[in-house]
Amino acid sequence: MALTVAVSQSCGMCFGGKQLRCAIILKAGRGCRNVLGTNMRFSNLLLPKIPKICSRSKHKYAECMLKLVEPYDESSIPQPKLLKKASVVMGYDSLNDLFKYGRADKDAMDDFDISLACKRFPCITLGSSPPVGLYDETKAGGSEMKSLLADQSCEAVVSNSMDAELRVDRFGLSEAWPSLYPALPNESSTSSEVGSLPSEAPIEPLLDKCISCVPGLSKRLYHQLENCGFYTLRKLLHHFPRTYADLQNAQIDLDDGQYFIFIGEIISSRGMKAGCSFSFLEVIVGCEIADTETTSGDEVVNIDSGQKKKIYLHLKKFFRGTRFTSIPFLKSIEGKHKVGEFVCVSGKVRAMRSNNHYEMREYNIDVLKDEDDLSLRAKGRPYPIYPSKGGLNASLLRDTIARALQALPANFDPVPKEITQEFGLLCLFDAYMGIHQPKHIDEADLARKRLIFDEFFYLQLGRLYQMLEGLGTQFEKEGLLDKYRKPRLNAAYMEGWSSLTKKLLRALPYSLTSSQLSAISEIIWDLKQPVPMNRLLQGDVGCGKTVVAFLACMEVIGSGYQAAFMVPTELLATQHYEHLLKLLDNMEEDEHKPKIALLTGSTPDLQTGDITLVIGTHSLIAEKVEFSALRLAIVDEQQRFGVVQRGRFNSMAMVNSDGSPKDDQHMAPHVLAMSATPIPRTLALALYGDMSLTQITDLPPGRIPIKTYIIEGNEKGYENVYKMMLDELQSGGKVYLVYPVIEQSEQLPQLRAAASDLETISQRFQDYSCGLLHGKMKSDEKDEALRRFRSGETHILLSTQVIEIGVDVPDASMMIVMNAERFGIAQLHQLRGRVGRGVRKSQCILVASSTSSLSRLKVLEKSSDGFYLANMDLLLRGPGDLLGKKQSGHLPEFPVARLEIDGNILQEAHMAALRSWDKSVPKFNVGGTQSGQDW
Ligand SMILES: Nc1ncnc2c1ncn2[C@@H]1O[C@H](COP(=O)(O)OP(=O)(O)OP(=O)(O)O)[C@@H](O)[C@H]1O
Repeated sequence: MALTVAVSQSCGMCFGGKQLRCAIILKAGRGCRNVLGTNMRFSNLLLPKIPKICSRSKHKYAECMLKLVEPYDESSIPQPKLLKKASVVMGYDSLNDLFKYGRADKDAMDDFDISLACKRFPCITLGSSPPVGLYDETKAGGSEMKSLLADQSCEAVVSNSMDAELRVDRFGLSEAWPSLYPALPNESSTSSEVGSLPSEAPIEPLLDKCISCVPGLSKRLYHQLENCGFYTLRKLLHHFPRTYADLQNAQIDLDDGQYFIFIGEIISSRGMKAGCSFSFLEVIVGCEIADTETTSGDEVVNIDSGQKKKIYLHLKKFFRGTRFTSIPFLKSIEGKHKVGEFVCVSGKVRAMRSNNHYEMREYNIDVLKDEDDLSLRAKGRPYPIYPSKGGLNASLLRDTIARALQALPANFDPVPKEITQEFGLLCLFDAYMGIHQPKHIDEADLARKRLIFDEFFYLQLGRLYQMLEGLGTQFEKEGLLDKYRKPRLNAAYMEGWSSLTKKLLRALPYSLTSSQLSAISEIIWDLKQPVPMNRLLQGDVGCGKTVVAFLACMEVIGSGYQAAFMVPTELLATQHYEHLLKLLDNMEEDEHKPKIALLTGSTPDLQTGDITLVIGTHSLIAEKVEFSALRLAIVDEQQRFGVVQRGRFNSMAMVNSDGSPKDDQHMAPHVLAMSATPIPRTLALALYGDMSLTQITDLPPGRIPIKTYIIEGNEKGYENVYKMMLDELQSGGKVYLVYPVIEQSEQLPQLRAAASDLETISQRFQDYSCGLLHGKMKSDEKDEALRRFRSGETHILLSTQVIEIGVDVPDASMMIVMNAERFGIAQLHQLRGRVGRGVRKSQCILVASSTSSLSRLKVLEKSSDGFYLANMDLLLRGPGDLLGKKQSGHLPEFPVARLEIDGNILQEAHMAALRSWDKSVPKFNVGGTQSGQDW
């Protein structure tokens, strides 16, 4: 019944959301079947309707689709075009993506997660509002979106998330660079007629037009392209060449399948009908090349002086479809190539039967204007090699892209000219031409730079929007923008610190290093501002970040506020809690000593304001935790939490428990994120482009460098390791043994396992007691195992990588990592940082399973600089491996850019994005690694 309604209405004029939903239910239940028993495919009826409905109702129905298909598990879900298209309408690459990220979105993210949006497409998105503008594919045909943008210009961009008075116009954006907010095309220009690309610039949304706007596209090819995911012009133009063939000048032997470049004259051009629905174009080009038969092989061929021979190139292009057999069509294609014109042809040759005749089916052809042009072209131009996609072969894609390029207007660049000029960027038109049809390899490089710049620029711009949106009041927003306008190194020196902070400082059993001092001065300066701080505190492992964070907490507590300290594991929460208790014990007697709490299973009452500092894991951001006056949130090991959780603190402070917004006086808390994994600057910028950076660059004095050994894990190797271990234990040291897994498994018998090794090690070192620590243990068991190791009750701790982050046992002096090749370089550096934290000389032994893995580990033997090692890891293994699976999930995907090599473009894009807030923003120095810079 529902089906009948859906189908009959879909054929009529009114096809509403309700019907669509019925249809989807049916579709999801039945799969892609011929439901009417006719040849008409149900999904074909629906396909054109979905984008319209979805764009009209801002994805509401697309979201419904997600709900409707939820009951089906991934394997049983039918994969009809309909659902595929729906997922694309929602901004996912495929149905699988929709399930993977769509569900994650729903489950984990009440707040907007920029990384997911960026994964779909670079865009500017504000909070939970639909993505706006620059790279939103869903705009194709979306008339409502059009009017939203066109009528309200950039105001609409921020209206739903920012105070009315602080609309974008106040940022001077629209005034400064109107092209960032281009007019959208007229209604008529959204029609999907073949070849309806308007020549006058309807600017940016042009790229988000349906693929059907590419001139001369047959219906069949249109559907093929759509099925392969090329829904919009942008998708097509972003199908970049895999590489460029090095075209050889055709003055030598022509081998089949080689890429060559020729200069010649068009001899004939014929459009021919070859069947009732099949035609082809054949252009014959005559060229002169050196005759190798008359020159000896060793001779350098000089075309001007040597013997020449004439060859004939048959350039062929095929067309399928009755409309391509019409005489007007054939005449029009053959008329594009004029007999007598000098051309430069490049592509792959195949010898034909007759001598000196060669066929080319994959080619580029350019008309040469004069002699200069002729000699220039003859030097060879890069020939783009495309990857095929979903059954569409490379040459078909090349042709379609070439057609789309021909129809592009030259002036559709949304990035302001000031920016392109300042950063030496090509305009967008030249960039697309340059990447697809470069005249020279340098041009392709420049084009790539521009396209990479765009990826980064929109990401950074999005992050800035997001940051402003995260702020509660207009005052904060103004303050933040002001900070960007007048960047300077700011620090609050000790005289300005609260008395509580100074007391804790005096209670420390050591003096702060100069780096620690400048870090805390900078942080305290920021804490005094009426604008929420958003700062990343970075430093190598063991450099003393925790104490800097404690001092920052004291500063807000001293002013009558609360602080929260969020860490990734309970183990670390307990450790920090005990550490701080000890420091507070050392503090001068004071009736105002801060009351601190450890948030474990039960929630302490934070509403009374009695407890001023709470330390806990992510349970701190649970709904039920309510603070009375939260002013500072410390997020330790922040990349393990990600943007969403970091953002939770902001939203917590801005709404009351009943969900109503707090008044303007209520400032969002300052956020100080700490990272112990030294992240290369580029990566940090991509991940946390919205944060200021403070780096601790030195280690506490008296640290003795850790001696690192790389040993092969054969019988002899292990004997050596055990001997070194015994020596260490006998001299009073404590040893960590780190394993890649908890239990031995049949699948990976070569891996040593912590629990399985406990007995062996206990037997071997009978005079010393052993402990076990791994992630599957209960948290009180873990605490106990660590406590016993710290107190010296156990001398050897067999552990998995749970100890990698933050565990601080200053007198632990030896670390042995089994199957060390299973860990990344940065991870091993972190692990190694668990020793050498006190005054005792420490050693780290990395046991590799095979000779082949030794060389990769050698870098750790040579360097103990975390930033250097992280850079190496980034170069060798890419950002995903450096950050680990979970963390790299927060990293946006860049189709052309590679973070490990394109760092400078990212920094430029960041500067450009900052500059775009205010034309008068002075130059930012984002290149240095000095601490305290807003980047
Ligand atoms: N200025 C200092 N002088 C001497 N010891 C210090 C100093 N600052 C910190 N420490 C000590 O150094 C050790 C490591 O400090 P902390 O745990 O704060 O480092 P971290 O940077 O947080 O390390 P990780 O990256 O491993 O989490 C601790 O035992 C701490 O007490």
